[in-house]
Amino acid sequence: MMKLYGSMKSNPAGHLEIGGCDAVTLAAEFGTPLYVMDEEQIRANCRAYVHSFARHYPNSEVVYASKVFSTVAMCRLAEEENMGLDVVSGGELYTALQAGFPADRIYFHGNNKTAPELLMAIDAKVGRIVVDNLHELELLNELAAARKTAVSIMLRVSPGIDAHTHHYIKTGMIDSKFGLAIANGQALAAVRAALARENLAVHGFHCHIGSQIFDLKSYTEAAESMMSFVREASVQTGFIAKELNLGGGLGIFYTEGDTPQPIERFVQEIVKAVTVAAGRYDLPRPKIIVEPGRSIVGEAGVTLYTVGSIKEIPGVRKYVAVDGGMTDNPRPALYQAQYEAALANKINHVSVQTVSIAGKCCESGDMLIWDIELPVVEPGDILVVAATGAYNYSMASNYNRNLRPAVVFVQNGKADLIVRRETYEAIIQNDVLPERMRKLPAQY
Ligand SMILES: Cc1ncc(COP(=O)(O)O)c(C=O)c1O
Ligand SMILES: N[C@@H](CCCC[NH3+])C(=O)O
Repeated sequence: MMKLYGSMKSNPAGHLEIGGCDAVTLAAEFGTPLYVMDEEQIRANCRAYVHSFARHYPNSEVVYASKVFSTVAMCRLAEEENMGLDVVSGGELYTALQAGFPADRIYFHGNNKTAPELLMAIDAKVGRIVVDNLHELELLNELAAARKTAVSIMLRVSPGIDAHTHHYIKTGMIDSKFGLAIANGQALAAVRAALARENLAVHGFHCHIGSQIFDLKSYTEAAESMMSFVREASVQTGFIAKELNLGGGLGIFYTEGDTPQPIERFVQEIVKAVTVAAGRYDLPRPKIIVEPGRSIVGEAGVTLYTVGSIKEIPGVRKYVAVDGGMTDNPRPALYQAQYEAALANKINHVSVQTVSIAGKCCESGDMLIWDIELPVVEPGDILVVAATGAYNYSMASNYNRNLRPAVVFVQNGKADLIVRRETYEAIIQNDVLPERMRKLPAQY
């Protein structure tokens, strides 16, 4: 049985309803595959973070990690919910600026920001550039000097925490492409370097230990490790960090066995850890910043597909193919991620069989779900995959020249298109046919 999240329920027609909208009607109106996002649920998650911090630790900022799902409408929503915004590329920064997101609430991350991206951020006057390594530190200082300005930075530090999650989405260990390790002295060297550079103003430290984390102890350990580093830096250099960014990573429910922790508990846990450590080291309590992504939008999104071919291999397996796949959701192929699904047009029917959901790409590995219990499935049924709001649209590709799906926000029985379905014209719009290959009318 697929878990029904937020506003999801079965309606009198026996269809799945989300945000007051009939999922089968949405599929007919906007086509499939279709990403459907429950706007009220997204806002409720934003408010859970913002309000918990307001209660427990007002000197704080909740920053939405836009890599998870970046569109103009989503940036606007984050702004309306009084959040900051984390961007990791020129493209995400451009999206935020086009959405009118206040630049001073933008944090710019990344382990290899290019010079043009850094210049774009300097010129836009983003609030903080989170410097990841010594190369970037020097490059940024030069670029800021060329622009005759000083930029506000944080240093990304690797606290050496091994969060219990998939290897590919761990980020806080020493052996990581991200950040400056505390353990080998690189982090401290970066503090000294930053303090010595004229065009950099350092405000504090950042860490991010990984994603899809259920064990809040990992955060306690990270907060302790970071506060101990704040102390070390203050003793060694006299610099006292005023800002501590503990990243994102709170896990969500995808399938049975996932045990997400309430946002309020996450907030209480890190507030306690930072407060205790500040007392122990006799340091002022820094501003706490967190950067949730998945836990803001993940459970609020579903993907609707239309069932096409059904292939039964007697005694082996039944493949049910849908009109999307790894192009709109690469997570099963990349991380063996698991999802729950149901038939949106038969939401109350009982399950009678075990099937596997295949995508339409030319890859045997293009499987969305292995071995799921479903009712009788027929071509034309609308399959709904739950909890696809995070890292689906943002990681979608054009492999096989498939079109990236449309995205709708639903609320109060209304659906607003926030991303149009890609078009074949858009897919070839950047293709160039060299003169010597032209036979056809020169339309490229
Ligand atoms: C620096 C940074 N901040 C925030 C996030 C958001 O993480 P999550 O979506 O798990 O909350 C990530 C991604 O893992 C990240 O790399
Ligand atoms: N894309 C990953 C998470 C990456 C985390 C980025 N720092 C996922 O879907 O789980």
